[in-house]
Amino acid sequence: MIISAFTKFRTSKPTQIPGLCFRTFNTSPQNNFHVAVLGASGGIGQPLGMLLKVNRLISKLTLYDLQHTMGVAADLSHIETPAKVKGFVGKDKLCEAIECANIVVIPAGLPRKPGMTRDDLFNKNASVVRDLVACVADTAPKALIGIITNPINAVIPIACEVLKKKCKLDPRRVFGITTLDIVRANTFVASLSGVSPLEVNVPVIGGHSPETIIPVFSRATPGVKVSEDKVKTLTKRIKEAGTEVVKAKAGTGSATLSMAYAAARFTNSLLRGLAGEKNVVESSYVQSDVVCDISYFATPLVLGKNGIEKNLGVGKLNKFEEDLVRKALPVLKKNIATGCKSESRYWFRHTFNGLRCRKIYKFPS
Ligand SMILES: NC(=O)c1ccc[n+]([C@@H]2O[C@H](COP(=O)([O-])OP(=O)(O)OC[C@H]3O[C@@H](n4cnc5c(N)ncnc54)[C@H](O)[C@@H]3O)[C@@H](O)[C@H]2O)c1
Ligand SMILES: O=C(O)C[C@H](O)C(=O)O
Repeated sequence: MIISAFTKFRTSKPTQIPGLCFRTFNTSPQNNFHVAVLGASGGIGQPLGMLLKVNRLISKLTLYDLQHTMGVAADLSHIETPAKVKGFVGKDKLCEAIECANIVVIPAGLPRKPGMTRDDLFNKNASVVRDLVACVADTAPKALIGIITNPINAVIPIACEVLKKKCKLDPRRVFGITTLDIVRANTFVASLSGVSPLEVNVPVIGGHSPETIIPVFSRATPGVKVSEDKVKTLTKRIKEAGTEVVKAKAGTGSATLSMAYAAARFTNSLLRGLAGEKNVVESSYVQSDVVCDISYFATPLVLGKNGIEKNLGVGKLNKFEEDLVRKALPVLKKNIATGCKSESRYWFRHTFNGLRCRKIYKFPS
C-alpha cells in the first residue's frame, strides 16, 4: 500500500513531497538534518518513524519513548536508506535523544477512546508536552518543534509558555500539526468531485476540534464545484473525521496511520524550508496575531530556514466560512486560556514548593 502511494507521489506529482523517496527513487540530494521523534513507540510514532527513515533529507533519526524504543529503532535501522537510527528509552535518556536536533516531532501522549473529546485528554497530556518541551528548550533551543499530541488547541499554548519562561520562545519555531485535517479535506473532496486527491488542496484554518476545524472550500484548488448542501455535509465530516476513526477503532485508539502520513508530510515541509527551498507553504496551528483578539490560530504559513517566514493569514472567506470562524473563536479562546493558565499554575506551584523548603518569615506579634 505504501509503495503504491509513494509511486504516485513520484509519478503524478514529483515535487509535492520530494524528500519521500525509496532508494531506487532517489532524486533529491541528501541533507544532514537530524529529526527526533518523542513518543516513537506508539501508534503514530512507529509508522512516522518509518516514513522519516525513508526521507532523504534526514541523516539522523533519534527515537525516544518511555518503552519499546530499542526494538523499533533496531527494526527501522535495517531499511536501506541513509538516515542513521538510534533508540532511547526512559526519562534519563530524553536529553541525549534531543541534543542537536533540527526538528523535534512529538506524538507522545494518550489517544482518545469512544465517548471522549480531545479536551478530555488535557489533564494527562499537558504534563507530557510540558516536560518534553522543557527538555527541548534546554538541549536544542533552536529546534523546530512539531506537536501532534492532543488537545492541540491547548497544548501548543503550554509549549509556548514553557519556552517563554525559559527565555527560549521563538514563535516561528513552534507548530501544532493540523495537517491531518487538510489531508482529510483533500481526500473527501477528491472522492466527491472525481479530481485526483494529489491535485486537490483545501485550506483548513482555525484549530483542531469539531468547533474549531474550518475548511475553506471557497479557496480550494482546483476550484471546487460542489453545491452549498454538499459543502455543509463535507464540512461536518471533516470536523468529525477524528471521531469517525475513534469509533471505527472501537476502543483501540485514534487515527495513527493517516496521522503518521500527515506528520511525515508536515515534517518534510519543515525540512524543505530548512534546506533553503523557496515558497514552501504548509498550514499549522501557531502563535499568531492574524485574527483579532486571539493568540493562536491555524493558517497557511511560508516555511524557511527559521521556521515560519511569513504567516499568510486567513485570507478572503465567504459568509458560511466567516460564520464558522465566529463560532470557533470563543471555543479557541477558552482552550488557549486553559493551556496558559495551567502552565502558570504549574509554574507557581513549582516555585512556591521551592520556597516552602526555606524558613517562612513570620511577622513578630
Ligand atoms: N494532531 C492530530 O491531528 C492528531 C491525530 C491523531 C492523534 N493525535 C494525538 O497523538 C497522540 C498519540 O497518539 P497515538 O495513537 O500514537 O497514542 P499511543 O498510545 O499509541 O502512543 C503514544 C506513545 O507515547 C508514549 N509516551 C507517553 N508519555 C510519554 C512521555 N512522557 N515521553 C515519551 N513518550 C511518552 C507512550 O509510551 C506511547 O508509546 C494522542 O494524544 C492523540 O490524541 C493527534
Ligand atoms: O480524533 C482524535 O482524537 C485524534 C486526532 O485528533 C484526529 O483528528 O484523528
